[in-house]
Amino acid sequence: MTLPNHFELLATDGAARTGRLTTPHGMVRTPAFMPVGTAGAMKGMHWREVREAGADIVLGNTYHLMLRPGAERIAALGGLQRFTGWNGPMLTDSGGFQVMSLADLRKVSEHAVTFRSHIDGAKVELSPERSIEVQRFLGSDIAMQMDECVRLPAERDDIERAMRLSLRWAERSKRAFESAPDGYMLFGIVQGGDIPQLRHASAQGLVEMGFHGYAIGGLAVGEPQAVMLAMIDETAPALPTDRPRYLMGVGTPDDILEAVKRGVDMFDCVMPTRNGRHGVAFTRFGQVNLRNARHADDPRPLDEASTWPSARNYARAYLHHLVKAGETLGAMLLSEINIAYYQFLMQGIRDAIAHGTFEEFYQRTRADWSRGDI
Ligand SMILES: Nc1nc2c(CCNCC3CCCC3)c3[nH]c(NCCc4ccccc4)nc3cc2c(=O)[nH]1
Repeated sequence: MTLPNHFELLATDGAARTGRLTTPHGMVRTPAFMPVGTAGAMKGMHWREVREAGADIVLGNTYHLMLRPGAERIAALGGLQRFTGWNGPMLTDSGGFQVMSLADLRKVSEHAVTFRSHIDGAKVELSPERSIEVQRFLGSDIAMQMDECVRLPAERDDIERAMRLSLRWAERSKRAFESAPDGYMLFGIVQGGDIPQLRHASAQGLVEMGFHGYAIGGLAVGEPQAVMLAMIDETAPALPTDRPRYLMGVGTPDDILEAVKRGVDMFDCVMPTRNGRHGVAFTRFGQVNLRNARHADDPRPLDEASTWPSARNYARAYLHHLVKAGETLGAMLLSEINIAYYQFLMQGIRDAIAHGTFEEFYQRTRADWSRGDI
C-alpha cells in the first residue's frame, strides 16, 4: 500500500535536489541538516538559538528518552514538543543503533533487541512494535523503522543477515505504524553495508513495501569516505525520486556537500555540538581548534563576515581562554556557532540548487575550506 507523499521537489541541479517536506509541526526545507537533541535538549543551547540559526527540524533520541524519563510519561505530558518547548518538526531514530553503541549486555534476536539500561541496569526489550509505540508516544513527526546496523568492515554473511532482518523489521514497523494520524511519517532504512548487490536488494525491498521517505543507513560506521560515497551512488538511484532520502549520522561539511551532490536530502550528526563542546569551531574556511595556543593573542573573531553574531563578535583569544579555562560559556558559544555554520551551509546549498549554480557553489565552498590561513 503506497503511503501519501508529503515531499515536494522544487528544483534539481544534476543529482542534487531542493524541496520541502510538510510535517504536522511545520515545514522542512531540504537539503536539511537536523541538529541532534540527544535527551530532549540541544546540549548547551536554547531552542530559540537553534531556531534562529535556521534549523527547521531536530532529532530526539528514542533510546535515551524511553529509559528516562519514559515514553509514556512524555506522552502524558503532551509529547516531546510540549515537553521540551521545541514546537517544530522532530525526527526520532528507532533506538536500535543507540542500543548497539551505548547499552551493555545487548542481544539481537528475530523478535527484538534486548539490553540492560545504562541508567539503572534494568532489562529492556526493544522490538519493532515497541520502537514504533515509543516514537508515537514521543509524538515525533518522522519515525524510523527498527533496523540492525552492522559496523564496517564486516563479513558479507553478517551484512546480509542484518540486511534481511532489517527488511523483516521494516514490515513489522510499517504494520505497527499504520494507526498513526495523517501527516505523521515513517521512513524505511536501507542497509547492505559496502556490498552493492545487498544495497540494491534492501532498497528494492523497502520501495516495494512503500514508505514516506527512505534513509540510507549502515554508513558512517568506520568506512572511508570514498566507500560511503560509492554506496550512496549505488543506493540513491534505487530510491524513488519524489520521496526524501536521509543519510543517517552524516557528517562533516565535506561529507554533506558530497552527499547532496549525489542526491541526498536530509542529514543528522552530533558533530557540530560535540566538537563545539571540545573547543573545535566549524567556519566557512574550515575547522579551527581553539584549544591550540596559537589563538592565545589573536584579537580577530572567527569570521568577521559571518551572519552569526557570536562568530563575528568574540576574539579567538577569548574563545581560547574560555575553552582552556573550561568555562561553560565556551561550550555554549561554540555549539551555537557550529550549528549556525551548518545551517548557513545548508542555506547556501538550497539557494545554489534553486539557481542551478550548485557546481560553482561546490567548487568555491571546498576551495574556501582548504585556504588553511585560519
Ligand atoms: N537507525 C539507524 N541509525 C543510524 C545512525 C544514528 C543516526 N543518528 C541518530 C541520532 C538520534 C539520537 C542520537 C543520534 C547512524 N549514525 C552513524 N554514524 C554516526 C557517526 C558519528 C559518530 C560520532 C560523532 C560523529 C559522527 N551511522 C548511522 C547509521 C544508522 C543506521 O544504520 N540505522
